[in-house]
Amino acid sequence: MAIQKVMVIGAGQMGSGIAQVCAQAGYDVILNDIKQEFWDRGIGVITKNLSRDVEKGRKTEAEKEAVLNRISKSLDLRDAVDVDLVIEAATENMDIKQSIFKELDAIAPQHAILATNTSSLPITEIAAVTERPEQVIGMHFMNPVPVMKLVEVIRGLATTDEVYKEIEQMTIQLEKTPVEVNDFPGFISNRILLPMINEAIYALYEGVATKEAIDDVMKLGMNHPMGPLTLADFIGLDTCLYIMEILHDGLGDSKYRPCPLLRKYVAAGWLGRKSGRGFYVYE
Ligand SMILES: CC(=O)CC(=O)SCCNC(=O)CCNC(=O)[C@H](O)C(C)(C)COP(=O)(O)OP(=O)(O)OC[C@H]1O[C@@H](n2cnc3c(N)ncnc32)[C@H](O)[C@@H]1OP(=O)(O)O
Ligand SMILES: NC(=O)C1=CN([C@@H]2O[C@H](COP(=O)(O)OP(=O)(O)OC[C@H]3O[C@@H](n4cnc5c(N)ncnc54)[C@H](OP(=O)(O)O)[C@@H]3O)[C@@H](O)[C@H]2O)C=CC1
Repeated sequence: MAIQKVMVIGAGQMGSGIAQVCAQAGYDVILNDIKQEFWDRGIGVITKNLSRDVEKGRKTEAEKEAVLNRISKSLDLRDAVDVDLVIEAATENMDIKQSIFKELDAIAPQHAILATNTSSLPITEIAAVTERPEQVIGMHFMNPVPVMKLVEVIRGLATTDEVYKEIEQMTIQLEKTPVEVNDFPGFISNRILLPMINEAIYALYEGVATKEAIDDVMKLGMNHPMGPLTLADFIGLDTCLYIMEILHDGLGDSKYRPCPLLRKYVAAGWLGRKSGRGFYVYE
């Protein structure tokens, strides 16, 4: 069955971007979060992105309105009752994700595919709490979603070929490039990216250089668009820590131990751009 109606769970930086690209591609989108204020923040970001597209002449005002009109509000998972696909983008925590998937499994129609945008958690373990593990899959978008072309597509142990193909096809509809990756902690993107970021934090912690110098080396020396500490702030330091913990626990190698400085910043509530302060301070 063709996908028409999509629920996106979590109106944070990833969920709002995913809702935007789905609505732009013509899907009917229900954007869900637990609180009205988070939903308002998410739709605010989408509106800002679309307004920038209008200013730059990439969209007309009417196209912007049409995209916004395809996104409806939900503060209750029971709204998943008639969707074809759910893309979950809530906080990176196994207990939260498993409880969402368990609930969704009881609500969503039998044919519905349940996808997760997890950046590192095993898809098979999330799928195991449902009665439909063959219809659970990883659909890992990159941040900022409207700009980045990659979607890692990850099958759980039981995911069928049919479900994989449906998600691969939809990713192309969203004007993104699907890349198939096996179900191991951190997949490919974060297995490689996060240890680099963690090492940059160690370099700062050990006083090898200032934060600006570390970022300059990687920007000017390796042509990275953002230095690793700026990128960590952009991803969210809480999400970076969750990913390092999942790599450490899941792969059991001490090379993935999170830097104590990262733990300290998260404990202080310095989560990066989204909280106004991380390695850098934001307005
Ligand atoms: C943690 C995980 O699980 C996986 C991940 O996602 S890891 C993170 C992966 N992402 C990255 O590595 C991003 C690295 N950074 C970059 O690629 C770039 O710095 C960037 C695209 C974010 C910004 O690019 P820039 O050239 O420095 O800035 P800027 O000129 O403002 O933006 C470039 C374009 O992106 C758009 N853009 C920037 N930020 C955006 C956002 N948050 N949302 C939507 N569009 C955005 C801008 O509108 C601009 O578009 P046009 O050129 O068409 O007008
Ligand atoms: N940041 C990044 O660069 C990337 C992140 N990801 C993944 O995407 C997911 C979301 O990350 P990101 O958008 O950055 O995080 P954010 O913290 O920006 O957003 C998460 C949102 O989900 C909400 N939420 C938490 N629990 C629930 C729930 N039970 N039901 C509905 N909504 C809930 C949060 O509310 P509250 O604020 O109250 O907690 C918040 O609004 C994570 O799995 C992350 O690993 C994937 C690719 C890149």
